[in-house]
Amino acid sequence: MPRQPRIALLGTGVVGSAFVARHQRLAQRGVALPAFELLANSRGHFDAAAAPEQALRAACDAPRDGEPHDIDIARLRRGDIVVDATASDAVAARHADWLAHGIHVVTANKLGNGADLMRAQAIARAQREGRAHYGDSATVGAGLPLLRSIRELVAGGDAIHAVEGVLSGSLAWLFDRYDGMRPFSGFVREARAAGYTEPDPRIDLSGEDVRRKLLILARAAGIALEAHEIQVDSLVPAALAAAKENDLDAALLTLDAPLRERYQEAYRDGAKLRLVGRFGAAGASVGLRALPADHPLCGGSGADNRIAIRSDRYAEQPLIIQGPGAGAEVTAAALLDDLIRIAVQL
Ligand SMILES: NC(=O)C1=CN([C@@H]2O[C@H](COP(=O)(O)OP(=O)(O)OC[C@H]3O[C@@H](n4cnc5c(N)ncnc54)[C@H](OP(=O)(O)O)[C@@H]3O)[C@@H](O)[C@H]2O)C=CC1
Ligand SMILES: N[C@@H](CC=O)C(=O)O
Repeated sequence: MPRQPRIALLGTGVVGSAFVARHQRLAQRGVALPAFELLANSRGHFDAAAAPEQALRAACDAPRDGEPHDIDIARLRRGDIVVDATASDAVAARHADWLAHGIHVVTANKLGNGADLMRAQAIARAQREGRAHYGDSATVGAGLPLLRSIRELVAGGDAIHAVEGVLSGSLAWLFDRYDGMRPFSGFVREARAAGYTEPDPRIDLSGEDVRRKLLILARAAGIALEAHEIQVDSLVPAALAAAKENDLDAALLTLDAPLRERYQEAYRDGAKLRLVGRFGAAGASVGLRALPADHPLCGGSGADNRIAIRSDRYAEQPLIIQGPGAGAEVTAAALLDDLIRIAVQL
């Protein structure tokens, strides 16, 4: 009889905790799911086979004592599943190795397919070598059917001409809320507390998060885009970029004056601010744009992403995908969707 796969969850923060909670809810409803073997965070490893929620509490309460703990998943075997809910480059650097050893990887961490092209290519090769699956639905649009649609269009013979849209849930939320009166920095704190931003919100504000998402989408479309080919206009002033983690909160204040100015200028023209990412024949870019209020990319609210895909069949009228593009619940659901898809194929 084939052995049941087991889960190693890396990352017990906003997304990792929501993953455990949803796993437990689905299991109680009788959904067939692989069981947990272990949880890990930067502080250590925690046995989760008997009581995952207890293990999560122990992981979240563990003391911080210096350097991040080394990930050790030697207990896992071929057919098991690593769930990466970290934002760690060191963890993403190991995806290909795990896949090559037949361990499936499900990830919310964009630094697998959204970093160096060579790393993304190694991940693709390792899936074939190890006959292992890579679930990355959560990395773009927090699981919106975006990557899936692009892959299905390509599999159906379409070339992807262009992708353009609002791909940052946190920046969508910020510009939906910001009224030019209250300080922008206060809204950034709220977005962080709501779990929409990256662990370091500068990754969102600098456009880096959207750059990673464009790389993932372009590569899914068969375009070998490199990070340096995307022109990114950052919203982060130099003092904020240079701030140490302990000074980050105070340094957010440096956002207030420049963004008030951008807002007022747009307001005078009857326009709305949106952080727009795009790639296509005219190149690839990420930047803040002032768009007419009735522009298609101004639709949606809250943390909604709104993306237009142009391909052979959608050349005149693009395919539009819209919905919540950030948040612990939708992201955890996307991770579990991938995990269930993999488990039923085993
Ligand atoms: N929030 C959202 O809406 C979405 C998030 N994502 C992605 O999900 C990922 C997680 O985000 P989020 O949960 O908000 O982040 P958090 O900061 O809340 O959690 C990150 C977790 O990763 C752990 N970690 C960091 N480094 C390591 C390491 N080397 N080894 C093991 N664990 C490590 C941290 O450990 P410790 O607890 O010890 O600090 C922490 O538990 C990110 O990659 C993000 O881009 C994707 C889509 C949407
Ligand atoms: N920080 C990200 C979360 C999802 O990827 C965002 O704001 O979109």
